[in-house]
Amino acid sequence: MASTRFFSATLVVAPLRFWRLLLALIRFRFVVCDFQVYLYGGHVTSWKNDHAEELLFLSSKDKFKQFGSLGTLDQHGFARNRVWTIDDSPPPFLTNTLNRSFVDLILKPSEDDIKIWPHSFEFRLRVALGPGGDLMLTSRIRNTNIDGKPFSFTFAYHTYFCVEVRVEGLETLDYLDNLQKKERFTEQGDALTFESEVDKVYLRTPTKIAILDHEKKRTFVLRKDGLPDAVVWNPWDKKAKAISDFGDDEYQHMLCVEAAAIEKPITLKPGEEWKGRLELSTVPSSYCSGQLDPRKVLLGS
Ligand SMILES: O=P(O)(O)OC[C@H]1O[C@@H](O)[C@H](O)[C@@H](O)[C@@H]1O
Repeated sequence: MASTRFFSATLVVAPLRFWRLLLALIRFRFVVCDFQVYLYGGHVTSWKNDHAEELLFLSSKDKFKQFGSLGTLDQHGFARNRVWTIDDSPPPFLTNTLNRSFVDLILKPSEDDIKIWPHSFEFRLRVALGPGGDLMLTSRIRNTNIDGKPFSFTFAYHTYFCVEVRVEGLETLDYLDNLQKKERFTEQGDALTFESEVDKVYLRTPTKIAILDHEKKRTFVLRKDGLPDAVVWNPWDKKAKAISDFGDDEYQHMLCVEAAAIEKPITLKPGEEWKGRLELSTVPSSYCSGQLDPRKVLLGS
């Protein structure tokens, strides 16, 4: 069976004029940090710290639409373009849910969905806020086919961060360059900095990746589980202008880093479930000889 870019439970750009498209909005507050989730696409459209600063990038032009397609499926699958529902009784999580605010969403295929992807599934997404303001995303995908057939998929959390950046933790790794026919290269240098369009799938990445924001002296720390790869994407100036739902200059203030499972698609037999977890937190960046010091981020707990 061909693998698909089917599931893309996401943190994606969302419109400011959301009220028109909004089918439901859930807002959670925990201490003074909060997040927002839309039932449309299961999108997390806001994550704020205890200073009420927005940590996710949100394009002012986004229309909740995609700009590409792959075969009969949307470029990143259809899950992001469907209305999810609240899951009132999700199967238990092994992780401790004390001291957390969370919401559980579920997506099941409609008859029309089955026409374009002939499989039955349950896709559960828990979005949780930890006591320290960390944002945790847990996806669980179960094959509920009754015809005995397995299915395969690739997966990515499309997390857009509000940053002026440098990325630590991916240097020296192999990656597939989407801008060069998915050819495989090895990253050089001691960190990633950006001066042009980038669209790379880093392979077998560490469970922890740091995104350093020079401007705000803040570091995002991504911790992931079940998601071996990491996509790094910035459209830069020319592509930004060509994307209808992206502001011309917004590429300067964002970076999309996606915890993903792409190189090796996940295959589930009927009854089997896959889990992919992403935890986002921020820490103050530290300086060492004028450089942001990745060791304090990556080697810290
Ligand atoms: O805006 P989206 O749909 O989240 O996609 C952004 C980028 O996501 C990456 O995964 C792709 O490799 C890029 O090609 C793509 O442009």
